[in-house]
Amino acid sequence: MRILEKAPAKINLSLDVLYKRPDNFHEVEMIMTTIDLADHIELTELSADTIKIISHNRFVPDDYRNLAYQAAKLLKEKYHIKKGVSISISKTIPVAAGLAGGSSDAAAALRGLNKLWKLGLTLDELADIGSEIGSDVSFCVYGGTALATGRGEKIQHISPPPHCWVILAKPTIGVSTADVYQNLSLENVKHPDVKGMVRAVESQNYEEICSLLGNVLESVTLEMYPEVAMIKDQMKRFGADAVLMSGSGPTVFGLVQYESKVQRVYNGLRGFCGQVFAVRMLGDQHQLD
Ligand SMILES: C[C@](O)(CO)[C@H](O)COP(=O)(O)OP(=O)(O)OC[C@H]1O[C@@H](n2ccc(N)nc2=O)[C@H](O)[C@@H]1O
Ligand SMILES: Nc1ncnc2c1ncn2[C@@H]1O[C@H](COP(=O)(O)OP(=O)(O)OP(=O)(O)O)[C@@H](O)[C@H]1O
Repeated sequence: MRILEKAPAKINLSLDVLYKRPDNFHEVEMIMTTIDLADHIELTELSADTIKIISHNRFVPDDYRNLAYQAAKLLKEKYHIKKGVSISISKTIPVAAGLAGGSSDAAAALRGLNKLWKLGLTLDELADIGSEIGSDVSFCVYGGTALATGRGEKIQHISPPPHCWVILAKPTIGVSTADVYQNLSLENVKHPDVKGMVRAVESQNYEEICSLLGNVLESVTLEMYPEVAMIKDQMKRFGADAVLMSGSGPTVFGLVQYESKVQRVYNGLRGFCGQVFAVRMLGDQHQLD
């Protein structure tokens, strides 16, 4: 039996950090939404009791360090599965980019293995298991658009944002999420209006979404990697309606409402930047298939 799963990337429309917790994680409040840029996962049953990862991307580990491997291991242990699985990852999402690529692969593995091994788990149960792998995995189990709190694993679904284009530009650097959180100083940070953003998304108010984009981790990454600020400037100069860094970065995304402007922004970034994509916002939970 063979199962295919789509693993879409996310962007953070709003990301606030409230405080550092005793467990060394940070309490966050953020709005995440899926975009039409995805990895594809293929699961095949193996008779031997092993987990095999196949990936042709040199930045993606093919052993226990892979988050999809960790998803399979966790399910095997919890549900005493004696069968093995081969997980083939066809990678499109840039690695260590702030787009939750590894987390989405893990979430897709959880959804797919639930089918392959006929576990009958609900998405809520899979999201709960996913939170043991990483803070972004729970959201990725559902996809769609959500307000995420706690360390990112508490998910409240909200309606999808209005249709628009997302231009993504990732410089040729990878950023460690742990380093960015570690270098964040919560004194003098400008907190984004997360609740205002929930209202703007729910009321489909594109202009308000553009004006409320905000991410407290942005200034940390900008300080570490000045090229990220340069990409933001370029994106604005070429006509994106609003621009922000996603997650811990370094990927910068620009929102563009009208298709007629997409090519101009995209072309403006090409040649300037390692990887550039023009995709649509997905935002709807039922678009994972
Ligand atoms: C930046 C975001 O991607 C925004 O969506 C997430 O907050 C990070 O999610 P993630 O990559 O799944 O993060 P994890 O793998 O759980 O944690 C990586 C490291 O980031 C830091 N971390 C992460 C999440 C959080 N709420 N507080 C933290 O301080 C911790 O040092 C942790 O060791
Ligand atoms: N399936 C995977 N795909 C990509 N990277 C993976 C995967 N599994 C483990 N990794 C490791 O995780 C690190 C972070 O990669 P990832 O692409 O998930 O980062 P990210 O997009 O910044 O995540 P987030 O936005 O959740 O913080 C990589 O450097 C890589 O070594």
